[in-house]
Amino acid sequence: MLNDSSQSKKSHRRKSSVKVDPFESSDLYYGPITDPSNVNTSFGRLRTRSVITPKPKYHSFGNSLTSFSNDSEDNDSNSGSGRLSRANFHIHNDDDHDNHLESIINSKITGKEYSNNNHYLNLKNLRDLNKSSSSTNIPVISDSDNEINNHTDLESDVSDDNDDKDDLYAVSMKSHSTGSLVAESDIALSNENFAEPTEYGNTSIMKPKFKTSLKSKKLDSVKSTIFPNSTESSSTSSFKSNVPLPSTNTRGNSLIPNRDTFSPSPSPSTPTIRRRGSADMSSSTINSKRFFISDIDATLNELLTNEDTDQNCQITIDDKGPKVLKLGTANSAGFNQYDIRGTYMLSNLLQELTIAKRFGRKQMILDEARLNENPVSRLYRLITTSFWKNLTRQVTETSILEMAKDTKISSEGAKYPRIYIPYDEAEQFYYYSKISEKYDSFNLKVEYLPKIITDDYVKSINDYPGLLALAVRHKSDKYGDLEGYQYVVPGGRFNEQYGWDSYFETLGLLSCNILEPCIGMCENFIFEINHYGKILNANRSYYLCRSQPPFLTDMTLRIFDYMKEKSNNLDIDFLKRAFLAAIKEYNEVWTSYPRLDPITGLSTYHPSGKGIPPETEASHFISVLTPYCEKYELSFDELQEKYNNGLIEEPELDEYFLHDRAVRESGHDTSYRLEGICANLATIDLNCLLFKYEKDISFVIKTYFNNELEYNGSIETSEKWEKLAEIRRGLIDKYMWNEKNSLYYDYNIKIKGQSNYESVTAFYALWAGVCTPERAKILIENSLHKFEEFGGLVSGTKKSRGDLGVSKPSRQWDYPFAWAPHQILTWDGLKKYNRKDIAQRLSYRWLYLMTLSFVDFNGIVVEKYDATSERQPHKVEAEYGNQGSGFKGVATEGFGWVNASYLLGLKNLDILSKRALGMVTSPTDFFAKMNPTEKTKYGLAV
Ligand SMILES: OC[C@H]1O[C@H](O[C@H]2O[C@H](CO)[C@@H](O)[C@H](O)[C@H]2O)[C@H](O)[C@@H](O)[C@@H]1O
Repeated sequence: MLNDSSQSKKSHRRKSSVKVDPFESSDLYYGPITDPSNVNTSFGRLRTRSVITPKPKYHSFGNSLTSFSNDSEDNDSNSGSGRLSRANFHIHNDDDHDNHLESIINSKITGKEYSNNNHYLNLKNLRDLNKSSSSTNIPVISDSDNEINNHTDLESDVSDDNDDKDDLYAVSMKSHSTGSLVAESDIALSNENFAEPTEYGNTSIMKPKFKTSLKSKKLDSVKSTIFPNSTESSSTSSFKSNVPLPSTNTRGNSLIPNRDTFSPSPSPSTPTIRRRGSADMSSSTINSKRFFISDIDATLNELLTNEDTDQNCQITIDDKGPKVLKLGTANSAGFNQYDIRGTYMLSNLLQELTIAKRFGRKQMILDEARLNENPVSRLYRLITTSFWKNLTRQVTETSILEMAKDTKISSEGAKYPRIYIPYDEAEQFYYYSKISEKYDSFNLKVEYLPKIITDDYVKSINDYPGLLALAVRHKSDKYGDLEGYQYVVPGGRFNEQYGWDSYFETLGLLSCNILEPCIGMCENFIFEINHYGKILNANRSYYLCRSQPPFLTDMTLRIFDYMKEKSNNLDIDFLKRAFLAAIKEYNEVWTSYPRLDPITGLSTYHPSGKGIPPETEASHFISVLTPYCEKYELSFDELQEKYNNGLIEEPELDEYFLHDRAVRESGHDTSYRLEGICANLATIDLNCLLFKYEKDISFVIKTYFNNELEYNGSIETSEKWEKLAEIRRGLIDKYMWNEKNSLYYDYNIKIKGQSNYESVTAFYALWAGVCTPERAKILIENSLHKFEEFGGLVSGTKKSRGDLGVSKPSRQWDYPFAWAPHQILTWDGLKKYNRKDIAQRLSYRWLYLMTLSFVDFNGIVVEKYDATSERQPHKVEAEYGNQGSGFKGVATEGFGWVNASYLLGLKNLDILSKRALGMVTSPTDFFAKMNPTEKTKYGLAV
């Protein structure tokens, strides 16, 4: 905690060392430099104009209304073509102007609609709106005051706001290069900014507020923007914004709930030190204008016609439109028109209009702050308030009719929604049958699964795919009065609960205080283990034979610890049921035939199953099957059908598909690391995950069950599981560590040797805690660079992947592609071994990819990224393409684990990097311009 005098010294130092030119400050610039439309017209100029506008020329009240237009100067200042001197500007007060304006308008055209303006509103309408603002249902998207209240005390750092941050600040101020990143006033980031999302479960449409008295605030902020060294504005100190939290709590500890390090985040009422308003806020909220859009359809139409030149219903840097649209402000009765300029603002406009239209609105008031919102805040806000909600599923009487449909399979039998029920779940069968009867026009098929589910049975229902029943709870005591638990789906084509996705989604959800679906996903896993024998790849019938990477123990502990911290609730029953299920899974799935290799004692991905996986994209197996089509002179479809029905026998194909199923069980579908070989590999990732199971089970038995947990009639002890973990650690060291290359490799149990594919999953060894500190150091120092690319960690090295060609198409889990789970596990692993600095650097790289794509491509958040692409990393041409990109107008889901990675990655960033991210500063530029002290905080060599 800083004492008063040191605080004032620091703030003095900051003040005196900062100079902000509202026309040059990069703080006022949110557009990425990659956006060609922003190159000459920074947001800074555009947004500054909203604060300081050229004095309107009121030539004569009796003259044409067009004399109020500032268009020529506006365009000038917007385009940046001529540097307008400050002397030409006056501080413009919208309210005065409005009064003035209104009286003139009244005398001129009372009640008449202007037609000489694209978006002039009907003045009478506007007055009516103003009068009835409390009851009107005209939506205001992004009312800045409301938005502010939804978030937290933004303009403040936590009072003992770690010296670390202050030092960093001071250092960065001295840095010539990064100084620009830390201009006049920092976006004060406080832990409370990550308070529980208020809009989860609701829409973000807020009640309109007209004539908000922002006048004095505006003036203050204008003053502080123009004269940064002048006395601090009193009013700015109370402003808030929705800027994300720092990665650390007040003591610099990670806020990721973890049983080793978890400490509760400060309550929203923690006393804070208020800091002066930031340029970000003054321009994005305080002086924010409100636009009135009198005809949403027409505006959308105009916007898309002009700007969506490639006609994909998104406005991106690929579009070649004019990149500008005029909107009239609500306060000026449409007289003041402002350019909405550049891809980012226009695409935000498209998104806001689309949302309003989907809510059935015809007109709207739109706050400028929604259009030029700091992209980091915007993405954070969308994930926490909208994406999670849209990805959440829960079985109810009506939702099941939609949930049970599947778009991945196109057979006749897939036309109707279908649900399969475990043979011993009579009450669920009754429940779904009743729904089916009640909504008979939906044709919901309800079917029992057999007691013994064989590979042949699963293959036989491939053309009749269905959702698999999951855990339910009673709504009342009445038989059959049930409902499902909430769970989160990955998104895009993946509309069911997946195995390992659920773990990462849980981390993301907990990080923003959303608990319920996390519990639901855990309950579903317990149900799956007890009814289907394993945690399923996902709950569709064609996934019945295989699992996915196991994370249940850590997932349960994260949830358990979270509940313990938040509500002091020790849900021992939940913990016990989950850990008993995990022990069953460990014994019966991962350390049993055929997954256990009895020779080494290591485990492999090795599911059962028959035939060609029906859920893959149609073209996936072309390169593999073409030689057989030629051999049998059959079309692709004919060959598949005959092979699946056992009419063609090809042992080599059987072997190929055995490994293909294993690849899918590994979650890394697909990759040349695993193709044609996977079931023979004891992979480093699986064995690290099992080591973690062993450690977690040992910990839980000792800590919560007095070292005795009864399982299947015998007593499980902590020592037993500790010993299993130590054995596995020895096996991993023996078979997988390669001293010469300082890397862990998969071990091939058939050829009895290490694979030579360099996979980033080697870093799971850090996450699981397999490495000694010495080995961790060697691994990090000698091998991390092999995977670190511009935008984070690639799945494998280019050398390992080899050359691609017609017969060797690119695979999505190979170089140059990068996936959220790898980033998250490596960040956490690095932190475990005290390399928070590198975790920060890697997080920055990844978050940059996400933010850049989000800004330049209409708010996109996709399943995976190309970590080597500096301009359009979301464009991934491999296998089924990139999920999350096919939306119209506005992205509504993002992608589950990628959403999570954003929230978790932000927690690894300090203020400096959050600011740089908000300005979409490329990692290369950001790191290059750091001074030596800053570099150490990112693990960069000085
Ligand atoms: O449909 C093709 C494959 O799709 C899934 O795999 C991919 O998406 C999953 C959900 O996000 C993810 O868990 C997996 O790691 C991805 O590769 C599915 O899991 C596969 O079994 C399926 O064949």
